[in-house]
Amino acid sequence: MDKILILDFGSQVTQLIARRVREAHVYCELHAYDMPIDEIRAFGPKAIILSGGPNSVYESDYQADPALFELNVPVLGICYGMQWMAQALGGRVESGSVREFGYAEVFTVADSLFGGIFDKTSPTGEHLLEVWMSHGDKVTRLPEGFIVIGNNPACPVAAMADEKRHFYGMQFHPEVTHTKKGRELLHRFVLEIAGCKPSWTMPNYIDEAVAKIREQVGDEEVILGLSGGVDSSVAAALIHRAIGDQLTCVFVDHGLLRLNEGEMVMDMFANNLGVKVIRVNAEADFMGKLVGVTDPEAKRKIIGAEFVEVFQTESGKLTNAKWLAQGTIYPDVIESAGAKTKKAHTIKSHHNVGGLPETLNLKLLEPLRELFKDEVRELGVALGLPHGMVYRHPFPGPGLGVRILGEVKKDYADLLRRADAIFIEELRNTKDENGISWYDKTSQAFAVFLPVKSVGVMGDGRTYEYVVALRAVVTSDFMTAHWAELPYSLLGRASNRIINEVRGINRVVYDVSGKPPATIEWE
Ligand SMILES: Nc1ncnc2c1ncn2[C@@H]1O[C@H](COP(=O)(O)OP(=O)(O)OP(=O)(O)O)[C@@H](O)[C@H]1O
Ligand SMILES: O=c1[nH]c(=O)c2[nH+]cn([C@@H]3O[C@H](COP(=O)(O)O)[C@@H](O)[C@H]3O)c2[nH]1
Ligand SMILES: NC(=O)CC[C@H](N)C(=O)O
Ligand SMILES: [Mg+2]
Repeated sequence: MDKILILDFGSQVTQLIARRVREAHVYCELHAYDMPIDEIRAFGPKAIILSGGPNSVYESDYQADPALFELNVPVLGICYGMQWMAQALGGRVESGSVREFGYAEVFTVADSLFGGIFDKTSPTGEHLLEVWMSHGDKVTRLPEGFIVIGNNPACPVAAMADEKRHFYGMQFHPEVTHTKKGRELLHRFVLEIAGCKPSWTMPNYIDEAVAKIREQVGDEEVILGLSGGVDSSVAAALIHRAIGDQLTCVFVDHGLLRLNEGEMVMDMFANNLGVKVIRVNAEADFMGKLVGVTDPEAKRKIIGAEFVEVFQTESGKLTNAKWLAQGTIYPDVIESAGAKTKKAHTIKSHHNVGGLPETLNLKLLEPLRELFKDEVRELGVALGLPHGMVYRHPFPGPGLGVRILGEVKKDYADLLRRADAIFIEELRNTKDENGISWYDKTSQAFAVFLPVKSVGVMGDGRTYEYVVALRAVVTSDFMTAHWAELPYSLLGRASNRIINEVRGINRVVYDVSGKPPATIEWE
């Protein structure tokens, strides 16, 4: 299979390069910029893409091994990647006087990389690309063998090429959707210039994955934490296809699930798909451990540890359980690797990353490790899971535990479950002018319980009750998000119903914060 290697210099949008390549049905992997040349050779890329990054090449430790230019494969540098390429091959990069952030136009002055792709024609007949830029530095001298193929007044080398060696650079970001023809440009690089065959498709993937799981697992048993969310559900369906009854799923009810979630999950998997599922009622354990705990990180750690405890106990009950399966997907892998190389701040500890203790005597089975969320969904559909399950909004492992601010209490969880269910019902029932529901138009939506009381008046009486915040976001990758511009009428109905139907709540507010600076969950 043809493969593309992406070297990550730390850009916020490197993942998007990988997604765009995958969308061309070409397999790719993302690795740190300092991947040793032997490993690059062993990987055997058909072409290499160098990402952007926050540093300046002339004063940064972020240098890849220039030996990659001797592998005889096409190389595309994007932003920092282009600047590094220019410097590594003998050109010059300097801090520019004009910085460009956001929308820009680039004249395509030679067609090599662009292959006739452009957005508009200037009054004087030149072709222009509408692109997204984010840089302060610029290439001021080309390396030998290169020509300028794109420019604009602020950036005389907005794109460059060495046709002979098939090395290309773009100062703008083709991976973001704001660069209108960006996908087309990347696809051209991958398919036409690098000559990759588009052989990365879901049916091919299922056959391969099933064979690999069978070979790995042999006649041993596997347990899988099933949450009812997209990733673990698709992992369960895939592993079940491979090894049938050797798979036992463990669904943990920690008392922090959504309304009727437990019944829904059991009904779907045990009753309809014939998968062995053990439902563990661990509400007392989880809630017991959370008494008096208000710090969000402390809550997350406690919940994470309890999960492992339950998986361990349950695997001990099986005769031959040697594997713990997880619905880890590619962004999880990249993010935890990225955290290591980028020394990123810990914003919040996701319960399933890095939470497994040394004492856990199970091997890990992670068949979705290479897939993006949209690919996981595609796989789920190909495996026969119902659309509604595959296109559900994600739900965090710690559940309502991070949606009840501060101390978690059962009464709060009960109120929140009902408020949340009403909000989701209204989102599902309200359609836009094209008949698409607001549930499908948003990426994630939920209610948050605020343990503060405010004064209200209902039926001429005074009330002094709790507040619920509604949150709905639109995002493609959950790394950044916009708050959803829901119709006022929908918000009004949800608010009315929650206040009328859920005794204990007398005020509903809507969260209008983006990520960043806020995060999607409130804790
Ligand atoms: N209630 C639960 N019972 C058992 N396992 C769980 C539970 N909640 C989370 N997990 C485990 O933690 C993993 C990570 O959760 P995560 O929310 O990232 O994925 P998901 O629930 O499978 O999918 P989604 O992102 O769509 O919610 C799951 O794949 C699952 O293995
Ligand atoms: O499985 C999970 N375990 C967790 O501990 C966790 N914390 C946040 N999330 C989900 O991740 C996405 C980004 O969330 P934040 O903007 O709140 O960090 C959103 O989709 C969140 O719901 C989690 N998922
Ligand atoms: N986005 C980028 O890759 C920026 C590269 C470099 N830091 C610059 O400012 O030009
Ligand atoms: Mg989940």
